Amino acid sequence: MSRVTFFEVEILDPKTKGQLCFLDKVEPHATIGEIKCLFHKAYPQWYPSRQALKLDPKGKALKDDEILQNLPVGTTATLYFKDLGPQVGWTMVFLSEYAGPLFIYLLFYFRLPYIYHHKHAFTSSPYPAVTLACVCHSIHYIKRLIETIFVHRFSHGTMPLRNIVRNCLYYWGFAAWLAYYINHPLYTPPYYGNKQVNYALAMFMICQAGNFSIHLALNNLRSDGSKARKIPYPTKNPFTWLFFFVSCPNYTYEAGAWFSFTIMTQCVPVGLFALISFIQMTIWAKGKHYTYIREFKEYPDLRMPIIPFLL
Ligand SMILES: CCCCCCCCCCCCCCC/C=C/C(=O)SCCNC(=O)CCNC(=O)[C@H](O)C(C)(C)COP(=O)(O)OP(=O)(O)OC[C@H]1O[C@@H](n2cnc3c(N)ncnc32)[C@H](O)[C@@H]1OP(=O)(O)O
Ligand SMILES: NC(=O)C1=CN([C@@H]2O[C@H](COP(=O)(O)OP(=O)(O)OC[C@H]3O[C@@H](n4cnc5c(N)ncnc54)[C@H](OP(=O)(O)O)[C@@H]3O)[C@@H](O)[C@H]2O)C=CC1
Repeated sequence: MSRVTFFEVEILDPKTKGQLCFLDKVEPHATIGEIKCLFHKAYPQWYPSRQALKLDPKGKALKDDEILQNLPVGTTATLYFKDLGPQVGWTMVFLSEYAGPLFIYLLFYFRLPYIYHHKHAFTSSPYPAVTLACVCHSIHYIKRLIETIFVHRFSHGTMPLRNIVRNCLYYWGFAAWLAYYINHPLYTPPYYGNKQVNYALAMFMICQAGNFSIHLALNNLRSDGSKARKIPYPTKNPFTWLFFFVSCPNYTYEAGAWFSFTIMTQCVPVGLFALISFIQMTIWAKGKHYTYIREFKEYPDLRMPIIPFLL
């Protein structure tokens, strides 16, 4: 009869190297996720999604599905703990991020009392650009809500609470600021009139369709149920052909949508929002692009992070 060799796991504080917890008789095929649950029993304040366990204090966090006996450790494994801080579920994050701007914008569109002069309460703008802007803004956030619920397959279960605060301040604040100006009774419509609005509307819709197509393509990468990151490739859908040239075409389309919205409304706060979003997405796209290059030797050479041949 074969004898199972149990493992011992000691969990240390990376700064003091002091022992936080000692687990004996851990099954060799226990996963990191299961070890986190055992650690949680000793420290109820550190629920599993709040914990990162590492083999090296400065190394990468181990994934929840990694198996103890497959790690480069002896029968006594030393793991280092990092508290990731309070966590919130991704769906919760995205829903609050996107439902906020949707409703805030409508308050300004319908000119609720106390926003503008009382004589304008519940009046509407005579300019089609204002109505179209409201439709486009709503379509964008309804689409993001639908994608959050039905399309995205996130690899992390949670996200740091501080990010939700940052993202909500960003989205809600900008939604109020740009809605205030676009729906203002003194708003002046775009310089080139309907022609400018219609071209911008067409560009906006193309970018929304493109962004949605990329999200579907990313979703299909995980149709096998895995949480791994794979190389995304163009599919039969022409909107995904941007993958020939960039690593994050969803960001390219997103930036395109906000620049189109700027042209449609010809409004300075919208342009500022588009610019800051573009800078933020460029930073993230560069990070993702270099991670792809590092992780995949066969990664296509032609791709740039966000703007074909340029950036
Ligand atoms: C006039 C008005 C002007 C106003 C100006 C305002 C300017 C404001 C600029 C700010 C702009 C902000 C714009 C936000 C807009 C957002 C829009 C969106 O909709 S984006 C969609 C939402 N997405 C996000 O917010 C991204 C959130 N994701 C993350 O932050 C990361 O994925 C992650 C931290 C959750 C995980 O990072 P990842 O790189 O995947 O993991 P690593 O393993 O490489 O870890 C890196 C580092 O992070 C630590 N980490 C990992 N997971 C967590 C976690 N759950 N909680 C806390 N920390 C985590 C990990 O330990 C690593 O740290 P290390 O020290 O190396 O151990
Ligand atoms: N206006 C603005 O300022 C911003 C708007 N956005 C909008 O939000 C959308 C989502 O943003 P963000 O979450 O940063 O987008 P990501 O491209 O990081 O992720 C989108 C989804 O695809 C998954 N995914 C990404 N790459 C891969 C891969 N190689 N293999 C498998 N799955 C993958 C992600 O999973 P995982 O959980 O592993 O990451 C996630 O579920 C953007 O496309 C954009 O429309 C985003 C940023 C800023």
